[in-house]
Parts: sequence; structure tokens; C-alpha cells
Amino acid sequence: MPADLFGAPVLPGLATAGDFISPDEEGTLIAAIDAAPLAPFRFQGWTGKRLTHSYGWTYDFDRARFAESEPIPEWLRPLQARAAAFAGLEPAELAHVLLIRYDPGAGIGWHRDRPVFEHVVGVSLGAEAGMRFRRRRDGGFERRSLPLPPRAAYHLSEEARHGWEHSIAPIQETRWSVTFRSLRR
Ligand SMILES: O=C(O)CCC(=O)C(=O)O
Ligand SMILES: [Fe+2]
Repeated sequence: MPADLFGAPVLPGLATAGDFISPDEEGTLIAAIDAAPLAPFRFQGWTGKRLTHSYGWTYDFDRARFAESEPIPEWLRPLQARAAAFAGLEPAELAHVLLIRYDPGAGIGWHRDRPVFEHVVGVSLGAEAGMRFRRRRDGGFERRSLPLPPRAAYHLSEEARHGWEHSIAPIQETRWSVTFRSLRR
């Protein structure tokens, strides 16, 4: 398993790996994401700035409905296998994948991933961004932050997955991400 970015985890249940993919693989993945049918993320009639497309299983936020969708394409299979090995899972367990392109000025607000999912394995491409974590504590929030350099991967499970919210602040360059998730049993 690739070394942790810091040697020590930022949070229990948060594992990170630098240089998870090569620069060549990064370029190929970015081109494939850009060729996918990306569309603005929609939430209860509100449209976000980031562009997304998912495979495997899809949560339709507009209709609050979760359903099996288009199978994970061949070009994502090697990354799915690598992400699964990193998280100690079987490739087929990462049954859902979300592609995101954050154009300049796009980010993702505070949230916990949907409870239909369990493990979350993300791969970061393009510009470096920062993932922020927070949880409510008496009189305010406890906070942590995780830099996400290009080609890094992270795995959210247990406390980091369930006990904290996360977000990514908008930046002025383009960043892409590939997020695999397992379904909760
Ligand atoms: O872009 C990322 O790495 C994070 C995306 C995310 O948190 C989500 O889609 O739930
Ligand atoms: Fe998330």
C-alpha cells in the first residue's frame, strides 16, 4: 500500500496515499472524464457548479431515489481494482463511481455522503485542492484539513466517514475527482 501522505492520519478512518496513479494515467483519466456525459449536479431543483456523472448505482437527489444504473465502464475498471485494494475491499464491492469536474470557482459544500453508501475511496486529479472536515462540538466546530495533491487517493471509513462532515473549497483551477463507494450492507 502506498505510504500515507503525512505518516499519521488526520482523522481515525481517514487513509491517504500520494502518487496513487502516474501522471500518464492521470492525463488519460482526465480525458476520459471530459468525454463522459457530465452534467451539472442537481439537488432538489437547485443546480450546483460542479459537473458530475455516475455509474453503477445512482442517487437521484432531485427525486430522492437510489437505483442501479449504467454499469461501470471498462476504462474505470483498473482504477476500481486499485481503489479496492487500497481500501481492503473486493473490486465488485465498489459498485458505484462518481466522476466530478470542478471548473474554476466550483466546490462542494459541507455534507456527509448518503447513508446508502459505506466506504468512500476518492482519487484526485488536476489542481491541488483541500478537503476540510468538521464536527460539531460544544459551542462550535472541531476542524481538520487534508491537502489533496494531484494523483492522491483517500479512503473514508468509520469515524472520518460517519462522524465528520467534509467539503472542498472552490479553487481557481480545474480539478477532477473519481469517487468509488461501496453500498451499505
Ligand atoms: O471531489 C472529491 O474528492 C469529493 C467529492 C465528495 O465529497 C462527494 O461527492 O461526496
Ligand atoms: Fe463526499
